[in-house]
Amino acid sequence: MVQTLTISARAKINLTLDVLGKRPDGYHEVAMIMQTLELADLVHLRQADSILIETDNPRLPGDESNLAYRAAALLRRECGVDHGVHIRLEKKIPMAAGLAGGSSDAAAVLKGLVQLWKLPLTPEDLSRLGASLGSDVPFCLYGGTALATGRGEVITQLQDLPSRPVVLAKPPVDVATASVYKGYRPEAVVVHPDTQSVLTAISQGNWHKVEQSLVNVLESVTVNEHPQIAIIKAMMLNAGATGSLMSGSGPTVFCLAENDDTAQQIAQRLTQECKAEVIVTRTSQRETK
Ligand SMILES: C[C@@](CO)(OP(=O)(O)O)[C@H](O)COP(=O)(O)OP(=O)(O)OC[C@H]1O[C@@H](n2ccc(N)nc2=O)[C@H](O)[C@@H]1O
Ligand SMILES: Nc1ncnc2c1ncn2[C@@H]1O[C@H](COP(=O)(O)OP(=O)(O)O)[C@@H](O)[C@H]1O
Repeated sequence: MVQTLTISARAKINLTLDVLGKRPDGYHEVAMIMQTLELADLVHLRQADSILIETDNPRLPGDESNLAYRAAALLRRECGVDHGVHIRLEKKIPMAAGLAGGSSDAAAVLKGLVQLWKLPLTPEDLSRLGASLGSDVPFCLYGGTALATGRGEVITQLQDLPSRPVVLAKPPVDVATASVYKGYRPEAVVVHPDTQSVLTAISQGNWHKVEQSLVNVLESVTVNEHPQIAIIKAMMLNAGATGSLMSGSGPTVFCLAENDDTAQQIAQRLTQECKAEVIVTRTSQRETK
């Protein structure tokens, strides 16, 4: 019987993010092209008598409000089992950053507990349960490249793109997703993404076209509050990036680079010239086909 498991909980970036309208349930209807990264938290699971959580980051809730804890409690309730689990989170993904760290930890716990607790759940069951924890959780369960619609929980998997170097820069501010959506004003948006043409570019494996088409309508809200986001974007492009954008509700800005050397040079310039946490990583492909 499996007693322990370690799962990688990958970060995500949004290659496009469009808001299509406000829904009766208070959420926003979105169309987003999402991409997982190699950057990942490590989620260690061990059989236990109750649900326990331990993290290496003092800023992270170590109680029932942690999304990883909530994922385990949800599965226990839904499947009517009384097993427990000790969850240890090794955080590598910056928090409240627009990189879905919490959602990805929750997705990793859901996947891990299906194995550890031997639960008869299909990927569709897990996706439905994940969506009740957060709109980004279903994407984190699938990974790779995908179109997310609805409030973000309806996932259409896309063809994998070749792996590409990515540089992340997170300015030292935390952004709450709910307040960004609340501050969204359609009339303030200058450009919407051309989602259809990015989908075509992805189907052709054409990174160059994707990089030219990166647009996130939530930038208009977060940049207003944190102008350093626009400065970092410009710096990345000046330093040789092939495309740059804010991820999700921010404040992390990412850029893509032609090769590892250019990515390292961009990271060095950012580290010297701006106040931000800088990480070099790569896009990652789906783990199971
Ligand atoms: C903006 C995005 C883009 O990928 O990511 P992050 O910046 O959080 O990483 C997502 O839409 C975030 O998804 P997630 O972080 O799971 O949000 P949720 O917990 O579902 O929702 C948090 C709050 O954001 C608002 N919300 C979220 C999703 C959506 N489509 N419309 C909304 O209005 C709601 O006010 C909700 O109460
Ligand atoms: N396991 C977790 N990892 C990170 N944040 C978590 C976790 N559980 C709950 N949270 C809370 O969720 C909020 C959003 O975190 P995160 O998922 O990292 O950001 P984002 O939604 O911007 O991608 C944070 O303020 C944090 O307190």
